[in-house]
Amino acid sequence: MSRKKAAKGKSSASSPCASPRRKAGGKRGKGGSRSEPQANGLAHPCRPPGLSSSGEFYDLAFKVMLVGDSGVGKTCLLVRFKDGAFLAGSFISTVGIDFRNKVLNLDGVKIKLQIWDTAGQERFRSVTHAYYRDAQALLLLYDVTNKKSFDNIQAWLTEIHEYAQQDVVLMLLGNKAEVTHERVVKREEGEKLAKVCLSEMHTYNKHAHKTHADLCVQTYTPPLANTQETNWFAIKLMQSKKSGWQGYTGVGGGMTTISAGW
Ligand SMILES: Nc1nc2c(ncn2[C@@H]2O[C@H](COP(=O)(O)OP(=O)(O)OP(=O)(O)O)[C@@H](O)[C@H]2O)c(=O)[nH]1
Repeated sequence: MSRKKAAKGKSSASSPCASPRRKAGGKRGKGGSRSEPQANGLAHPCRPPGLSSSGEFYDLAFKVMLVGDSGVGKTCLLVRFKDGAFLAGSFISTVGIDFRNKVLNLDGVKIKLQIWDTAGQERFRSVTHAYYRDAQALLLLYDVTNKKSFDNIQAWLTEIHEYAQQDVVLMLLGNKAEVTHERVVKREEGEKLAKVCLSEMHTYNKHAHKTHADLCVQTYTPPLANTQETNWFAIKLMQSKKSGWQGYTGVGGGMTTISAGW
């Protein structure tokens, strides 16, 4: 599969602004410039309306990053979010970083989510560090069939504390939950960890009321309608940025979400 190859290699520059992919995804500026929405504007929810790469106008824009160990399913999640398709089968590890845009319509408000897919492999860590600072939300993934990916969440949290914005919205996702016969991380363990994440983010975050960590148990049961869950995520972002986190528990579009509470 060619899904992760060329673009990632190219966009492995140490600065997010140096990525040629940003030109393709950039909306207003010339590629690579600091003034591009990806570098600055997306990190600001009050940014004036803009035009997405597909020519769609949007009112608000958010930058989201997918992080977690190699193989937990970050790219699959992104592809499914963007195209509604699940990439089963062969696994090609991401090289560097890549992004995709999607504009959602929420009660008449057009929200552009720019989702960055990072390489989980250790050797690309220095590349991805540079991207944390502009992200408004982080989706931290582990694989419920891989205990190590779960154990490593703590190390990811340390990294997040070091490089992300203090008021970043954090979400913990236990992925591959449909592979029940291979599950080694119990749902309860995930919930417990989500609470740890939350309390750690509270310690770290001076705007603790805006911080959120919760557990999403992902079930890839094709065909997937992903409208609900993506809308749900955008609502979370809006809530957290506008008025502090409201908390949410629900099920939608193949994803079960459990708010950790605070
Ligand atoms: N059963 C199942 N397999 C999945 C799921 N998500 C991803 N996979 C498989 O897991 C493997 C790794 O998925 P990727 O999305 O490439 O993993 P990644 O986290 O992007 O990995 P890196 O690019 O190395 O960081 C692939 O073979 C996928 O088909 C899922 O929800 N269920």
